[in-house]
Amino acid sequence: MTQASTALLALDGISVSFGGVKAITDISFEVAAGEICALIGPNGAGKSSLLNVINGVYRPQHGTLRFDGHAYRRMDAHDAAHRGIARTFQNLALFRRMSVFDNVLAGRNLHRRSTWLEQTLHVGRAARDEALQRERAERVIEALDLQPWRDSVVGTLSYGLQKRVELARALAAEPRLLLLDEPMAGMNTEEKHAMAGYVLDANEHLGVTVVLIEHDIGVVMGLSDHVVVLDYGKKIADGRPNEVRTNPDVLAAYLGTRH
Ligand SMILES: Nc1ncnc2c1ncn2[C@@H]1O[C@H](COP(=O)(O)OP(=O)(O)OP(=O)(O)O)[C@@H](O)[C@H]1O
Repeated sequence: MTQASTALLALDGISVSFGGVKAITDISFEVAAGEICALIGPNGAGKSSLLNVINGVYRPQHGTLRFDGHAYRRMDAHDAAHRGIARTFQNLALFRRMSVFDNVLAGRNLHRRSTWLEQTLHVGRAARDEALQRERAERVIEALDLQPWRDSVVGTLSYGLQKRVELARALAAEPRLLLLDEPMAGMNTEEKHAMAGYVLDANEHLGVTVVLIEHDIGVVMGLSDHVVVLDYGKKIADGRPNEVRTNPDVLAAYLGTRH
């Protein structure tokens, strides 16, 4: 278990329900700064709901969340972005009619120093600021090998490439914590391998802490430092990949013999 002093993120007794449906029940775990933590579990286990709690989309009825030393009863979605939490979505949330470059540039919006009025009138700090943001966006595009598609309209790209653009947009925000909801879903083996490489690069070279949801256990075991397993909204295991892999509760949940 991660030491509290090094935890970037800590969830303590988080519960979320929708009407009578309990999506998450009393979940606690910590994510150390600099680690890659995988959230795994069968469909409907509560994984996406948990990401939605971390970035403030869902309000937990119980529990607290600690991020970067500050405790929250609930995270505000706007604050989450400003505090350095970026997110990608299971079903892609890109601007489909815009170019790859403009999508990645949108990830820089939080870092703009000029006001909306200065940007509209192209006065004051706007020109300098725009040049800086564009340069940063270009760097992310290069880092994720997206130059061949820089000017392509996102909606025309393959699903795998769109997933990579979404990762690029999230990284353009320079997050401290990156939440990835099934970043490799729908990809072939080669694409998954490439995506895992980009996530590892961001983690190793940019120091980004990652929490990701992934169904491919091979990918999870190869990529993560820490695995949290959910089943029916409850945490059933939490540890290093090798510990979790042999946990009888985890095997039972995946083989469907627990319920
Ligand atoms: N906004 C919502 N309104 C009502 N019920 C919800 C909502 N979000 C999630 N749920 C319910 O909470 C439970 C957990 O769903 P969640 O999407 O978090 O699971 P998951 O582990 O991410 O599943 P999957 O792997 O299929 O994406 C499910 O029963 C789901 O129907």
